[in-house]
Amino acid sequence: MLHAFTLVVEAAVLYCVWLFIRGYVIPSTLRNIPGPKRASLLTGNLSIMFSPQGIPWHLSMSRVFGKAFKINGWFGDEQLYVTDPLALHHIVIKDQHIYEETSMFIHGNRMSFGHGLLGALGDTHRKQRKILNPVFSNAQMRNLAPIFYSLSQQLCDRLERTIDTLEFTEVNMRPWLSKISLEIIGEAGFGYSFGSFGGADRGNNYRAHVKDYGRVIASLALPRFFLPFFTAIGSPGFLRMLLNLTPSRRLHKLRDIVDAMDKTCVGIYEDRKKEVGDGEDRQDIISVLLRANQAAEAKDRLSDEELRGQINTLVFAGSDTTLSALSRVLHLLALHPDVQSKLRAEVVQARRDNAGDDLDYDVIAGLPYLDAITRETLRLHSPVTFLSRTTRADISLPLSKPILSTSGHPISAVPLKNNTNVIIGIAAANRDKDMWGEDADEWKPERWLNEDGSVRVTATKDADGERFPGVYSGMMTFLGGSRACIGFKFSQLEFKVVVSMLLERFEFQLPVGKEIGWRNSVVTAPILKGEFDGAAQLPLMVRFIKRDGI
Ligand code: HEM
Repeated sequence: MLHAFTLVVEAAVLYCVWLFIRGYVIPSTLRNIPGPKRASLLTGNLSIMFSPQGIPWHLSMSRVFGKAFKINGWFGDEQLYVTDPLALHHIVIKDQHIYEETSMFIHGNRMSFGHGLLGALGDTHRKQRKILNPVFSNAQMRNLAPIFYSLSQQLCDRLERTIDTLEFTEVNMRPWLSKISLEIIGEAGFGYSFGSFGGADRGNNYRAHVKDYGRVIASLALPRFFLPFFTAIGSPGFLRMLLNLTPSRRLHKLRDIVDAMDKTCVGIYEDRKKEVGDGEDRQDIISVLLRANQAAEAKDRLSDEELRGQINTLVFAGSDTTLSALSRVLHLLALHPDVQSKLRAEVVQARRDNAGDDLDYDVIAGLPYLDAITRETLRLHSPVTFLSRTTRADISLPLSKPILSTSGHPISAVPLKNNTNVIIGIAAANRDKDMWGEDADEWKPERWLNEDGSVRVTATKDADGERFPGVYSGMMTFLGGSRACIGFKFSQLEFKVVVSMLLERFEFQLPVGKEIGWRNSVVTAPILKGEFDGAAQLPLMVRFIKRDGI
């Protein structure tokens, strides 16, 4: 066994030598593309890109180097960072089959979450989307809305009990928002309670495992680049043996967390499958998916492994992202008390107009000021700041406007070799001044409102008529094309229900003597300013207000 381990270490060293030769000796097609200086011979610009302090770097680089520039990855590997609208259209829509998820992303997700959407490529991915897309339709969101309201009510009741006064009290809102985002994905996603508002997590510790997974995986961001090498050299059984031999406590912890989550998922899946088989009319995503799968033609049906893989996929794709968005909007509303009051007036009035009842999906989705705030928050502060893709063939990437090479020649299409990494600059595209205007860096919900007070939903275009290919009014927040966020309507409903319920009951102010900053991780998270490596937290002053008090 030890012999096999030594051989693998030797192979890994050879792999690094090959990467080094590829990066520094073999000329790449990106050699004459300008970009920031590499910060390290080993990790290029990756350390800053993936670092907690990385947000300003992502926002400023395309202002300095333009909408397509070069960065360096491991061992001098040259990659293209893109915010050009035409190029992004080619990457996520027109030539999406060439610009696929990176092998690291796919293998990592498959090993962690099983064979769900985040671990699928090509035809397998298309087949999964075909059956999953209708499960996230507006009709399905209408059915799920009561679950969102009921859980948000529980959040507000619990929060009210901890405040217990009409005075402002400092509350770290982060754990509260974490609870609600996890409970909503659990109950609405697959009929499972993590026990955040009481009751047991069915003794599974699923919640603790989910949180630990996030922490451990964030600490392995750079070493994860070597995952494709390991998955290429042996079977899952062989890799398991290697993992057991590796003297890394973090990797062992990750293995144990993944095993525990997988065991819980099997239990949840078997429960839903039995209930659906017994004819129970459950509305959670997995139960609806199981029914759709039964009704589908045999060629379109997903396997048990693929169906089960969607559970952990939903948890990881759908909880920290919405947690980030909810944290952000509370921070912004505390920074802008006038906007907070105006929004509260809108949601309180809407409930009054509805005889005090919870609003239907279509009513809450159509509240203009709430919608404008949702859009503007998700534009300016996209929870996911960037994504990577890898070319699966040689291809030329057209640009909407030429860039200048290092020798000053115009380039209107960038040739890319097979296996080149391309970075989609989500946050930077969402702040492109050509697209959003000179005030692109400002939070202005009004930019989404027409003169008659209705919301502008069409995609924003630049002066040349170019637009980003994002599914959400041209923003890149949820991406576009066939790998766009499938939970995009789900997340907006969740955002709107939670924010409106919180505002009806509470008022939020900034904390005294503390400044909130934001760090980059897999998704962005609030911290106390200066504590980039500290735990995520959102301390706000919170005051209970009477239900009818505006
Ligand atoms: C504000 C909240 C959210 C944001 C900003 C967000 C953003 C994104 C982005 C950028 C992607 C593309 C990832 C990639 O291509 O590598 C994605 C994919 C995905 N999202 Fe979301 N998401 C959010 C909420 C949700 C929710 C609530 C769910 C589930 C209910 C969800 C489920 C998924 C799934 C399953 C995928 C993979 C889609 C595929 O590969 O076909 N997301 N999301």
